[in-house]
Amino acid sequence: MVRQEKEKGTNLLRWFREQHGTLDTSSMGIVNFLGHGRGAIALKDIPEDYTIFSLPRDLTLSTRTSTLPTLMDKGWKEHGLHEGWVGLILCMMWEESRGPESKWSGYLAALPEKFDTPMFWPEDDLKELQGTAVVDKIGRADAERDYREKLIPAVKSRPDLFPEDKLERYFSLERYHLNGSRILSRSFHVEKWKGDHTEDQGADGTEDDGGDDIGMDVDPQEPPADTEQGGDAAEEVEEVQLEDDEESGDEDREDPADVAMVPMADMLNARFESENAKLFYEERELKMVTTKPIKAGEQIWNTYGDPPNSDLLRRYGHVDVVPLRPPLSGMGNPEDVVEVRADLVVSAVSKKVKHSLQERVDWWLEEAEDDVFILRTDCELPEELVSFERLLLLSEDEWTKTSKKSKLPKPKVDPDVLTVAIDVLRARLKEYPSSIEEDEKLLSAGKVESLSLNKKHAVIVRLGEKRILQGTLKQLRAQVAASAGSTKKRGRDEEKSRQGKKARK
Ligand SMILES: C[S@@+](CC[C@H](N)C(=O)[O-])C[C@H]1O[C@@H](n2cnc3c(N)ncnc32)[C@H](O)[C@@H]1O
Repeated sequence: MVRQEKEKGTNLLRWFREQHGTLDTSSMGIVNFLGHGRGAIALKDIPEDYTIFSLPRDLTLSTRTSTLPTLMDKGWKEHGLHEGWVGLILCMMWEESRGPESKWSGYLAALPEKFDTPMFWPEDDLKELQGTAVVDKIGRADAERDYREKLIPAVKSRPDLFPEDKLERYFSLERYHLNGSRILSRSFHVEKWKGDHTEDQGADGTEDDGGDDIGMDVDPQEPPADTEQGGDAAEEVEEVQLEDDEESGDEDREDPADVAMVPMADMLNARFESENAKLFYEERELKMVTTKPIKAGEQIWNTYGDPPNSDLLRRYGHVDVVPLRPPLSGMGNPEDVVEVRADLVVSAVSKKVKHSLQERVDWWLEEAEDDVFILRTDCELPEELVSFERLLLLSEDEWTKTSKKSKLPKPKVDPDVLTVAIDVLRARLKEYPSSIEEDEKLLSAGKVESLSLNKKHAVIVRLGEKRILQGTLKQLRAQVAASAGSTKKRGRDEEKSRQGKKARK
């Protein structure tokens, strides 16, 4: 197995050079890192701002560079292949089916054939993720609908491009999911060079729309004026990634033609805040450039935008476990989040008030558009959640005034807000199948070794989320105690002053 992987790596390097990629083999090697699969290693000290490898833009594999969309002509759009990821998946399947005739044969042969992502988990393992932000986002059903309704009819319509004897091997549902996962875990966002207006407009001659924003981002080295720039780009990608669902691509955020497989760049692993290299684009080529000095023997890390473990697991099949920052302690992912649905808040408030909440909820959805609140490892109550609670708690008179103003209530915390928030978070904790203590036990030395990789990942994801809930609850209870303390003190002060006044009389 290890020898096979090594061979794959050597073949990839050879192919890369044959296709006019340049790689400084005295600086970077590809090796297996325990638990990370293959990755890039510095073979000598590398200074900052050093180009480790570069590749021509046409070596990236996308619906812009594959000839399939042009060959399919009008059929490309007629079958809806210009929207979402299905077009790129089909290009990858088709290129693979062409064997050595495909320009990317050496690259495709080096891609993984197996994934540890929940998309491929058995039902029993998926149950372990109950309550986490993973479950509803796997998107298997949507992906399979695209396969049945777009890809299969497209393939059947062109036996000249997709011969019958290749269908089972290269165009099966299994290969479809595999290629979808390759895109999910390895693709980059590569925009057209905006300065060059002579480039193709894509198969149909128009700008495409639709598709998920995915993958790692590429920074323009010398950004044209109208191109979004910078080291923050990965963060932007991450935000929209929270809602994507694999392969279906119906969230219409980025031009699907910008989604590209980038040979060699996708050999780099990533770990929380460890980035020391990043991909930049220029007019004709993409370059992997160091962003820090790297010592010989160290891993060369890209960034995947430091997503929470729920997203890391769903997209890449691994999790980050590093020291947490106060108020949390122990190990986990500092970028973890917990999603709290608005209906939990509605249900908690409805136990405390008599007025109807439906009109307020509808108004909120119209004005704020947020029906999920995000808690982070700082364990602060999100302002939107506070504002939503206050809206639901308003008296009828206050609500009448607020509804006319089209202005959300100020996120001011008061004792009622605190008690509702506590009820909400306690209800949220109950959505997981196990307690914090049980999970900690499962991950303890002596026990963790007997967990399967899937189960271990599931426990790490759900425990990370539960710790945020627990930490936030702790802060809320401290605030309740402090406000009760200050109310008592105020009461005592008022009593004293009353008695003082009486004595003076
Ligand atoms: C862009 S590829 C990197 C190359 C990949 N390791 C390979 O062998 O081809 C992303 C995949 O690498 C693995 N990976 C990346 N960073 C990792 C990490 N910090 N821990 C474990 N696996 C990691 C995951 O399997 C992920 O889906």
